[in-house]
Amino acid sequence: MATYSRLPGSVALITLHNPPVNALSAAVRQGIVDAVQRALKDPKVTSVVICGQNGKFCGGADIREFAGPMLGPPLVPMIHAIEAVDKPVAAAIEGVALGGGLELALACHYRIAHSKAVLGLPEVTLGLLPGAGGSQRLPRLIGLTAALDLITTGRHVSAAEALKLGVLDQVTDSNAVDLAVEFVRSVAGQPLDSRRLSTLPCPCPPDVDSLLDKVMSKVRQRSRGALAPVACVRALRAAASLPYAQGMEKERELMATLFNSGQARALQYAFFSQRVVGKWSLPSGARWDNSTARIISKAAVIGLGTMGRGIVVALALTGISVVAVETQEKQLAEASRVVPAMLQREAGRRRLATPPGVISFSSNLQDVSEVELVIEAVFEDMSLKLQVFKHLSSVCRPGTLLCSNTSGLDIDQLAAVTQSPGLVVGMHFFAPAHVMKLLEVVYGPRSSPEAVATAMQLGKRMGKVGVAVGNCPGFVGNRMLKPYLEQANFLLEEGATPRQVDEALEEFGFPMGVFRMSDLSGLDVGWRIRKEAGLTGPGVESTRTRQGRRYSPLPDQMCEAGRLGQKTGKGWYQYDGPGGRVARSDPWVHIFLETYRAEHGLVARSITLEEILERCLYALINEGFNILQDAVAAGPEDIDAIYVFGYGWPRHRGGPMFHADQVGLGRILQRLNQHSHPDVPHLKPSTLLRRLVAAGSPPVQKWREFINKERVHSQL
Ligand SMILES: CCCCCCC/C=C/C(=O)SCCNC(=O)CCNC(=O)[C@H](O)C(C)(C)COP(=O)(O)OP(=O)(O)OC[C@H]1O[C@@H](n2cnc3c(N)ncnc32)[C@H](O)[C@@H]1OP(=O)(O)O
Repeated sequence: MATYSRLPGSVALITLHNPPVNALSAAVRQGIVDAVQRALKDPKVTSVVICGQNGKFCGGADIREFAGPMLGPPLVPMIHAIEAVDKPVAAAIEGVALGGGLELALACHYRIAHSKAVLGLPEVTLGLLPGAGGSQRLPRLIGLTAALDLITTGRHVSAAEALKLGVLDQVTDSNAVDLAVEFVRSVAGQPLDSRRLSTLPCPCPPDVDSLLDKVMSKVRQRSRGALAPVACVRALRAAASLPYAQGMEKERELMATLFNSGQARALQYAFFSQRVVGKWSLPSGARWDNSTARIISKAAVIGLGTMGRGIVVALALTGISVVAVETQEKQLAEASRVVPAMLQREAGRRRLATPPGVISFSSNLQDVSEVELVIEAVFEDMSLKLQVFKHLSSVCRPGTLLCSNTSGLDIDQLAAVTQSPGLVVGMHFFAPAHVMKLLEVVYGPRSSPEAVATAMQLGKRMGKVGVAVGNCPGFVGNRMLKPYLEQANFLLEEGATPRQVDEALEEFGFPMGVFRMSDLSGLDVGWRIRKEAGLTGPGVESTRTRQGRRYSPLPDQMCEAGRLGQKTGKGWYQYDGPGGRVARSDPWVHIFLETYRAEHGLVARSITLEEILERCLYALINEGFNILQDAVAAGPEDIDAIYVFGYGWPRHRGGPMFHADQVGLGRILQRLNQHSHPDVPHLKPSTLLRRLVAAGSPPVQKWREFINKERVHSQL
C-alpha cells in the first residue's frame, strides 16, 4: 500500500509500503493513485514528495504478479497521471529505484537521491523492456546514447553516475526525503512544463541511424537469440523518431510481445532461482536460517595455478587478507608478479579501489597457521590433495575451515584424513575464478552446518551465486556435463562434424559449442581424468566399449596426436598458432574422422540439428533428474542456477530443468526412450522423470515438493 500524510508547509508525503523492496504491487499502485488524488484535491497542498518505507524507494513492478492476471490500477496510466499533476512532485530516492521504480521517478518533476542509492532499468534482464514509459522518458532526459546503454544492459548505476548522466537533480549524503521536502517547497508555484519529460524532444547524435544499427548488432551478438535486448533497441528507435504518444504505442506493442514470451517467463524464473539457492538446506535439516556462518577475515589459498590465482583475487577484492602459498618457486615468482596486476584490473573493472597490501605470498605451508579458512587449489590429483589436507590439518589451528577447489573429487575422502572432518567442504570455483559467478559449495555427510554456512556466506561476499550441492563424482555441473560431452563425441562417430554440433548448440544460445569449449579449456583436462579412471592409457584396449559402456576414444586420440586445443593451436579446430582464438574448420579433423569411422566400420549419416540438440541436451537433462533423485541438488532451481551461472546455459532459456518443463516432460521421456541404447546408460530415462510424467508432468515450481513426497513414500 501507500500512505499519505501532510507535512507542515503544504507538502504532501506519499510513502510506498511493501517490504522488502516496496515493489509496485496492485495494493501499492492503488495506494499511490488514491494518495495522488488526495494531494490534488487538497487545496492546502502545494507540492508532493514520493518516497519508500525503510530507506528503499522502489524495486520496480512486483515480478511475482507477472505470473497471474493483472489486478489493480495499471502502471502506465498511474505514471502518466503523476506527470500531469499541476503541483511539483519530487521522488526522494533512497536505497533503490529500479525498473518501474525508476519509471515512477521519471514521471515525477524532480528526482533527489541519497548518495548510496542505486538506479537502473533492469527490465531487459527479466525478458522485458521499461514498459511504463521508461523507454520513452529516459532518452528524452539523458539523450539516446546514454539511454541505449542503460536500457539494453539493464546495469545499475550509482547516484553519482546518475547525477552526472542527468537522471538526478540533486544527491545528498544526508536525508533524501528531508531534502526533497525542502526542495519542493522552494519550487512550489513555478511552471512545470519543462519538467514533464514526455513533452521534451529526444536528444540524439547526428548519425542516429548508424548508432541504432551498431547497438542492434552488438546486442544481437551479445545475447544470441534473446528477444528483450532487441525490443529495447526498437523502443528507443521509436523514442528517437516518433512523437511521445506514438513512441508509447510502440513501447506497449513491444512489451505485449515480450510479456507473453517464454523468454520472459524463463528470465523471471532465473531471477527467483538465484534467490532460492541462497536459501539452502541440507538433508540433515540444517538450513540457511538455522545455521551460523563465521565471518572470515584471514584466509589462505594453496596452489597458485590459474584457479588459485583467481581465488586469491576474488578473496582480496572482498578485503580479506590472503596468504597465497605455492611450493614451486617458479610458479610462486610468476604468481607474485601476475596476481597484483589481476587484482588491480578486476578492481578497476568493478570500479573499486584496489585493496592495499592484503595478499602475502609464501612457499611455506606453515605460514597458513593463523588463518581462519584455507582453500586448496592444487593440481587435480587425489593423492596430492590428500597429502595437502593431512598437512593442513596438522599445521592450522583447531577450528580452521579446510576447503577444496576440486572440480569433482571425493570431499569425504579429503575430510577423512583431517582431524575435524566437519570443517571440510568443497568450494568449487569456475575459471576465471575472480570473474565467474558460480560457486558450488560441496557438503559431505560429515560437513557441519557452520562450515556450509560459512562457505556460502563467503561466496556471497565475493559476489558469487553459491549453490550447496552434495558430494558425488563431478558434483552437479560436471556430472551433468559428462553425458553431454559423451553424446557430442558419439555424434562425431556417427557422421557429424565439430562445427555442425557447435552451430546447433550456439544457435540454441550457448556462447560456445561443446568442441570450441573443449578447445578453450584444453582437451588434456578430460584426458587426464579418463586416464585416472582407467578408461584410456597404456594397456587399455582401443575399443568403442569400455567398462561395459559405449565409449568414444576420439578425444583421447586427438590428445595423442598432440592436439590439445587453443594452447597448441590445434584441437577440434585449427587456430593461428598456439594461443590463437579464431576457430577455423580443419581438413585434418575431417580426414581423421573419416579414417576413424572406416577403421571401426562406421558409416557416416546425415544428422539433423534437432537430433544434435536432443541427444546432447536431453542426456544432460536426464542426468539432472538423476541428481535430483539422488538428493545431490535440493531442487531444479539449484541445477538451473549452476548451468546459467557456470556453464553458459542461455539465461533466456531458464536452465536445463526449466527447459525440460517448457519442452514437456512427456516429450523428453519419449525422445530419451527413442535414443536410448543398452550400452549408453546416460540415456536411460531416470526414475524421477518417469514418475513426474506418470503424475501428469507438474510444473517445475512443484518438483521440489513432489520429490520430497516421493521420498517420504520411498518411491525414489
Ligand atoms: C503490460 C504490463 C505493463 C507493466 C510494465 C512493467 C514495467 C516495469 C517492469 C519492472 O519494474 S520489472 C522489475 C524491475 N526490477 C528489478 O529487476 C529489481 C529486482 N530486484 C533486485 O534487483 C534486488 O532484489 C534488489 C532490489 C537490488 C535488492 O537486492 P537484495 O540483495 O537486497 O535483496 P534480494 O534478495 O534480491 O530481494 C529481497 C526479496 O525481494 C524480492 N524482490 C526483489 N525485487 C522484487 C520485485 N521487483 N518484485 C517482487 N519481488 C522482488 C526478492 O525475490 C526477495 O524475496 P525472497 O526471494 O527473499 O522471498
